[in-house]
Amino acid sequence: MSLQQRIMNDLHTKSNIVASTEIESRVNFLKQYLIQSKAKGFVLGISGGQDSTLAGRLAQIAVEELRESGHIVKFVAVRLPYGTQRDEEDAELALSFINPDDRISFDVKKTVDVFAESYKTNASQPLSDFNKGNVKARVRMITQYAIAGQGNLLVIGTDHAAEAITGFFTKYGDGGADILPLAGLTKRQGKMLLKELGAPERLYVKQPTADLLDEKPQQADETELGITYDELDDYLEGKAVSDDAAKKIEERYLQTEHKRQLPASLHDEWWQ
Ligand SMILES: Nc1ncnc2c1ncn2[C@@H]1O[C@H](COP(=O)(O)OP(=O)(O)OC[C@H]2O[C@@H]([n+]3cccc(C(=O)O)c3)[C@H](O)[C@@H]2O)[C@@H](O)[C@H]1O
Ligand SMILES: Nc1ncnc2c1ncn2[C@@H]1O[C@H](COP(=O)(O)OP(=O)(O)OP(=O)(O)O)[C@@H](O)[C@H]1O
Ligand SMILES: [Mg+2]
Repeated sequence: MSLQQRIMNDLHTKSNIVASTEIESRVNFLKQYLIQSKAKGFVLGISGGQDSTLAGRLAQIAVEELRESGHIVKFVAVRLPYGTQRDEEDAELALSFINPDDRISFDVKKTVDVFAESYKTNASQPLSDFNKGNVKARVRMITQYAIAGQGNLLVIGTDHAAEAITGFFTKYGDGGADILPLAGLTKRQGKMLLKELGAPERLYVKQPTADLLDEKPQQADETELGITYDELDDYLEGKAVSDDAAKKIEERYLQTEHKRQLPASLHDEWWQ
């Protein structure tokens, strides 16, 4: 089996999807898992980007359907800007589209900045802009788990195949979650689902950004990765990509296996 085929199997990608069928199966998954868990709903950070818009809307649909059959459940959308976010208008647009039961807003700046200052003092060196970015992602995770703990909710993660393949998420930051409704989707398949759901086009044609750096706000994921989402999606959908792109993708996949596994122990074989 080729490495491309193995990766497609591991990440459960499909070459072709029907958007309405994918929406139904992912909403059903959220509903069934929530009932089984006995939790009271979901919480998710809404950034104004494509992935949280999609996962948030699916969560809201799921809880509305469960309420129709008598369950007392809700979806809490949480804004987690670091100070003033450049695409705040998109975050507001995403919230209008999702129409969540509850909204909370937390500015993570104070917490992150106090931590960065404390790091500088205690470790006698400044935290790099890159590592501070990962602290932002982890403070967002802490906030979502605090809300989940208070309300007996589950934390939704927005990881999908085009991020999982390169490990392009912060370990135990945005990678720390309870349930992944977008697993297996490529970035363009996520756009298809948003279109089918009637989302404002602006929210899925915009440049994907982790937006974690002070020094490079709104930096495009594709710039940091040196790989385009079209290349990642083509690879994940079983299409041919250039040798150069395949090499970069496969190297990153193999290097980031630790992000797709539980912490390594001597009983595991995946790392050997
Ligand atoms: N082989 C190995 N086995 C077990 N653990 C290993 C390991 N190699 C590193 N590690 C651990 O992993 C750590 C590095 O991983 P991590 O802390 O995640 O850091 P890292 O992967 O270096 O950085 C996170 C990346 O994800 C991107 N990101 C983050 C958040 C959101 C998005 C987005 O798409 O929006 C993107 C971000 O731009 C950056 O490129 C190391 O410090 C080490 O602790
Ligand atoms: N400013 C923010 N406010 C709230 N949540 C955020 C913020 N930034 C990141 N997150 C959370 O972290 C997740 C990972 O970020 P990521 O950039 O991969 O997704 P996105 O912003 O939803 O979509 P895109 O990849 O298209 O930018 C988001 O889906 C969201 O849940
Ligand atoms: Mg983003």
